[in-house]
Order: sequence, then structure tokens, then C-alpha cells
Amino acid sequence: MIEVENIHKSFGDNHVLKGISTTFEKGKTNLIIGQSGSGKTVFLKCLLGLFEPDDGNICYNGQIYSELSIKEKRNLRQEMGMVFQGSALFDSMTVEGNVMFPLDMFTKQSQSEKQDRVDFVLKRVNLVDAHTRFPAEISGGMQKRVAIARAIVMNPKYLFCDEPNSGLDPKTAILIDNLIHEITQEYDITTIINTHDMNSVMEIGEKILFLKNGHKEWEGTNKEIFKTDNQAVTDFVYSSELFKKVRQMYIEERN
Ligand SMILES: Nc1ncnc2c1ncn2[C@@H]1O[C@H](COP(=O)(O)OP(=O)(O)OP(=O)(O)O)[C@@H](O)[C@H]1O
Repeated sequence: MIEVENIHKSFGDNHVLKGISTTFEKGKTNLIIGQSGSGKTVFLKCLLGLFEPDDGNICYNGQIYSELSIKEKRNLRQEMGMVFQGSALFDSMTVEGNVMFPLDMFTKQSQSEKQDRVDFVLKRVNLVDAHTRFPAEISGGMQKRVAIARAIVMNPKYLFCDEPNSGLDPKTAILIDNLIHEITQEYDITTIINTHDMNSVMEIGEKILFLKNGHKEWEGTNKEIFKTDNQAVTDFVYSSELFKKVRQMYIEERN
């Protein structure tokens, strides 16, 4: 679980995060949404420990980040997996090499232990025949699976995903969403996803945090987002005519 208490972050005169408080529970898929420039990436970077908030606290399973020693922060960092926008795989390494990389860097496991773990996570993301291929030789959807395998290879407690669906066709995007959602539940991970994808919001948004101009404008579940009267949320989420119609049908069905 991650508890965020009133965090602020500024860059010079630009007050980007203006007192955000929320809780992200473990075993749940938590989504951060909001317009471009609302502070989603800065917020995610604060959660990753890449930016230190100017004020407020972030607690990871009860440990207040700003009170940890350098060694404790390093240990915490190893409990975090990250799926970057665009996958960010190493082009010169095979699929297996990419997934092995964190184990080589941060563990003292034997070669056979590392190999077993790599085989296990690649199987878990449904990639069994791609071990020796290079990123350029596989599809975007397969690259995302490799990125997810690499993010979970260290058995993280926290999984952060920045726009995991960008560049994918809608069908592949849903497969990737479902994979992240299943893994989150299966391994009881606290997962936080930065997204613009409204399909993800509706499909896997067990908790949705809507940021507006650096404030928490709204939070709730994918069921609640259908019913909310918050104008900023409805303007943002139902900006497309299709989603407006779906919402209308849902409301009519319930009445
Ligand atoms: N390293 C930085 N230095 C200075 N300003 C920054 C830095 N990172 C972000 N900002 C500023 O913070 C504000 C919020 O940016 P952020 O990237 O968090 O928005 P976002 O909601 O993630 O947008 P998008 O959806 O387009 O990725 C912007 O005004 C941006 O210029």
C-alpha cells in the first residue's frame, strides 16, 4: 500500500503538485488520469522516488520515504518495477538479456536461478519462443510483454506503468491491460498506471485518481465514474461522443 499525504512539488515558480493526498491499495490496479500538463508524470516520479516532494509525505507499507536512510531507499527502489512508455528495452540485448538485466544488476543469484526466474516470468507474460530474439525483431505488443516481464522479474511490491498502451492497437492494448491487472492481483502488487486510455479506465480502473491543475479533482472506481456528476471528470472522460452515449445508456439502464 502507498499512502500519499498532502504532497507539493514546484519547479521554480511553477507549482505543479498542489497538496495531493490519496491511498493506493495493494492487489489493486490504480490509474492516474488527467489532461496533459496536469502533473501526472511529476506525481508518478515522486512515487518512484525520482523527485522528492517539497512538502508532504509518501509512505510505502508504512515506511515514510523522507525518513529512510540511503540504504533503505535503495532497498525500497528494488521493490519497485517500472514499465516505461515505449517499453525502453535495450536494443542490443535479446529478450532474455533484457529480462535478466535487473537480476544481474541487483542480485547475487546463480546463473541457473536467474535463468529459472527469467523463464518463469517470460512464460507468465505468454512469451515462450522469444528468448533469443532482439527487440527490433518482435512486435510492439511483444515488446510490452518483455517490459512487463522485466518489471516483475525482481518480484516487486510496487509496479509503476507510464502509458503502457501507447502505440498499441486497441485489441493488443486490452490484452496488455488485462495482463497487468492479472499480475497485480496474482502477486498482490500495488500497481499505479499513468494513462490517457479511456478503455483502460473502464476495463481495469479499480481506483482512478483524476488530477486537474495539480489538484486531486476526483477519485473513485470505474463503476463510480459512470455515475459521477463532477463536471470536470465528465468533460474529460466523456469527451468523445461514443463514451457520452455509453454513459447515457448506462444511466438509463440503471433508472
Ligand atoms: N523536470 C522538470 N523541470 C521543470 N518543470 C517540469 C519538470 N517536469 C515537469 N515539469 C512541469 O510540470 C508540469 C506538469 O508536467 P507533467 O509532465 O507532470 O504533466 P502530465 O500530466 O504528465 O502531462 P502529459 O499527459 O502530457 O504527459 C508541466 O508544467 C511541466 O512543464
